[in-house]
Amino acid sequence: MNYSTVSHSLKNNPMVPLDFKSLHTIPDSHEWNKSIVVDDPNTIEPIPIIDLTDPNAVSLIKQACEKWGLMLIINHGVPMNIVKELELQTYELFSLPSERKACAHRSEGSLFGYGVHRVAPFFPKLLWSEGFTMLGSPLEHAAKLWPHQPDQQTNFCTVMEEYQKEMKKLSGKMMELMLESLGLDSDDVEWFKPKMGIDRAQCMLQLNSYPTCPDPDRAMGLAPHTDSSILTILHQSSSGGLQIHEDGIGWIPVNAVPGSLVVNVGDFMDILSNGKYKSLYHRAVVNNTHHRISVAFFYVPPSDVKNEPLKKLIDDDNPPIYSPVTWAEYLQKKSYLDVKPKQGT
Ligand SMILES: O=C(O)CCC(=O)C(=O)O
Ligand SMILES: [Fe+2]
Repeated sequence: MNYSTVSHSLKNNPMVPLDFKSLHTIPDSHEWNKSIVVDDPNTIEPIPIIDLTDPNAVSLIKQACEKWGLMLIINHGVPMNIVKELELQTYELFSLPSERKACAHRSEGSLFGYGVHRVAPFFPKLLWSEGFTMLGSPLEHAAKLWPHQPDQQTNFCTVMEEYQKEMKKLSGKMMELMLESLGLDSDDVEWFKPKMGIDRAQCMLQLNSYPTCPDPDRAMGLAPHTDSSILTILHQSSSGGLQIHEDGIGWIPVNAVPGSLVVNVGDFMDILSNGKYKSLYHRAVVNNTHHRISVAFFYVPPSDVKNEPLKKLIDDDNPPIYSPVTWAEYLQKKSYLDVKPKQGT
């Protein structure tokens, strides 16, 4: 399919992001009446920043997972030059003309390539954002994005692969630390034996773009959701925009702290921990001065393995609150409008 056929066939398809640059007002399709952020975020306890080299890291992680479902980590071992390159390449992709990005649109039934965020189809209004999802090398899509720039294809793929390698290492480490914080270790998870070089987790990288918005209060960057991962590692550009929900308080902004990465609890850590660590309900908002980007790395269980509360966390006083479920089954059942995983599902 050539450039013009692609752009014609995808026009007016709600699964294809709008050309946001050309919009000076919010179309009705994208207008949200969203609940606002807490009045004075300074009155709220600060979100923990955990130094992974701190000898008390495990107990700090436990507190953060129990109270917030989220933490910022520093001294995580990911070289900052790779993060910088990741940002540059992400902007490079999303700055392409809409018609060019549409050439790398996800094919029917596929999770990978360019398009709206995976949660978008579950909401009645559209989002002020666009995304690109990959697993391993994004070469096939890079060739469609930059057909006449082989060097740019190579640069994009090299940076994305390098970052995924770093994230896979860091996720394995976070998984070990979180298990330890629950009084467990890798022997308790059948597919996770890092000391023997076995980590069968699936890993997905999601680039998110939130173009500058003419009326940010009436638009939504990314609708409230929980992640269908065990844990997620997020890098957000300096303008911030991530918000988390605390029952009884409301939406709290998570500011970008240079050099840190955000780690949040996903639905499958909630299941494995038998609800001790709740998955984080979060959203992203937009602004009228900066084109914001974020990059989320989802650490997901192997799709064919049944996940259930880990045996050592179960006794007469703590019966399992979740039934065994594979990732694939869970995705079929999950509804983002009612996001918390349910007992018996
Ligand atoms: O952009 C953000 O801050 C959040 C991204 C996110 O939650 C996701 O991709 O699942
Ligand atoms: Fe998310």
